[in-house]
Amino acid sequence: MAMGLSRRGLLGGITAGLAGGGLAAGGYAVGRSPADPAGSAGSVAGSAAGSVAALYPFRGVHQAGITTPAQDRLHFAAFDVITEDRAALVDLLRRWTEAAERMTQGLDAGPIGAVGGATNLPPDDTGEAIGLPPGGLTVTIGFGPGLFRDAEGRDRFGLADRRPEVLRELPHFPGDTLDPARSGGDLCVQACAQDPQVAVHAIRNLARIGFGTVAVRWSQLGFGRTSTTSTAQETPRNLFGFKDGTANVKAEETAALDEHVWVGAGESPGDWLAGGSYLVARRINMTIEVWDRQPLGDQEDFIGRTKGTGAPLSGGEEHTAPDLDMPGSNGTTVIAQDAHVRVVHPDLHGGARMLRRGYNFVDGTDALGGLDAGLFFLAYVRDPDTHFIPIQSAMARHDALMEYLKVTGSALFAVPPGTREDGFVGQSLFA
Ligand SMILES: C=CC1=C(C)c2cc3[nH]c(cc4nc(cc5[nH]c(cc1n2)c(C)c5CCC(=O)O)C(CCC(=O)O)=C4C)c(C)c3C=C
Ligand SMILES: [Fe+2]
Repeated sequence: MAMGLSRRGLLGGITAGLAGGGLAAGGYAVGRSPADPAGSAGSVAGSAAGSVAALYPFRGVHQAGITTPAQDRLHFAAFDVITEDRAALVDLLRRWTEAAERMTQGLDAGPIGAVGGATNLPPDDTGEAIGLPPGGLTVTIGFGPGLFRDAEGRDRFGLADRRPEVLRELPHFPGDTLDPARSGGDLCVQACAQDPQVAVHAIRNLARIGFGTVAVRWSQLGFGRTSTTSTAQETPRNLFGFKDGTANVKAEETAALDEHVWVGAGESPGDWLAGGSYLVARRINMTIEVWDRQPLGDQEDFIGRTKGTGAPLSGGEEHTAPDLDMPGSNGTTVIAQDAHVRVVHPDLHGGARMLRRGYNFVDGTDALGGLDAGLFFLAYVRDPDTHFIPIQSAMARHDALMEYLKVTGSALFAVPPGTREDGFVGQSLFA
């Protein structure tokens, strides 16, 4: 159902489900909070900073949450499908679509709501987002290789012949110390919002809806986006203190998105993935305490950019292209041979770029008292074989940063295109 028609009556015929009001003049449900300005205007206009909007439509040509200006908070979850019933899987995707669409518009996950139903039944929303505005929530859903053939090689859902060849487990890279409990998954949901409670609410409700069909395999919270996905956004910093996202593919670069991010026609069986993308997720621990003891000059050499402005060491300002050949002292180059920005630079990888959308994480402290912290690296690419694996391989072998990194989680998902009115996410896969 189009959210433009999201009258409370049409969505469920009840008015009691949303605490905090939610009905604007004219009777449209616009959010859990009456103070939601974008909701009441029915707009998707950007915030004062010109970046993250108050709300985003769930449906469109591409799924939201890819080129959407990166929100500040993330809750990412990977799920195992625990049924072998194809109809149950399709039904789940339909119910996830409905609930995700509602939540992105600031509504409760279900039409009855957190407090609107019978007291002898569980509510169809968990309630922790009552009174909160939509927070720019996006919900992006992906399919892992196990959906097409499981670890035992079984084709549980009759999808094996629909698997694109490049959708397989990522290879082991040097430096990977993967925890299987933080890797893989048949389905994934990336929930991004300005408010962590809104993102967590989205994942929690989708997991609740999936009870008996899916089980959460692992999940990751993130804060402080480490990328810009729009030229309107300031470049944020990662936990090494460096600007991260400067040379990212941006939403405004439509030709680059077609070339590097969106899967094209003829690139997946039956074209079910055309207009979608591949999502690489890597949980990268950063040995913060060791890094913090490195001299500033060394830190800048490892990255190849200055820590202050983010300008390349070859000169200019943040958005100046790095001169990888500029000679330095002693027959070397100004940007070191093992500097991160050189090793991953498109010039060394056939021009391949990626749309990075990662987040910082701190998951408390480890057994030695160090921070269990790092970068939850998320990147959307048109083809992982050409746009991620060779770049990650080069990084693992030659990048000075690797001394300070440990990859503890890894997964690859195919992210289907956007959802049509009245359709459900991933529908083209089941056609
Ligand atoms: C395999 C892909 C990449 C991984 C993994 C990765 C990890 C990683 N990166 C930083 C910090 C920075 N990365 C920067 C640029 C950059 N990184 C990648 C790829 C991976 N990074 C690319 C393709 C680029 C862009 C290169 C270019 O086109 O010039 C930067 C510089 C600023 C920027 O452009 O974003 C920083 C800083 C960390 C700390 C990290 C692992 C924890
Ligand atoms: Fe990087």
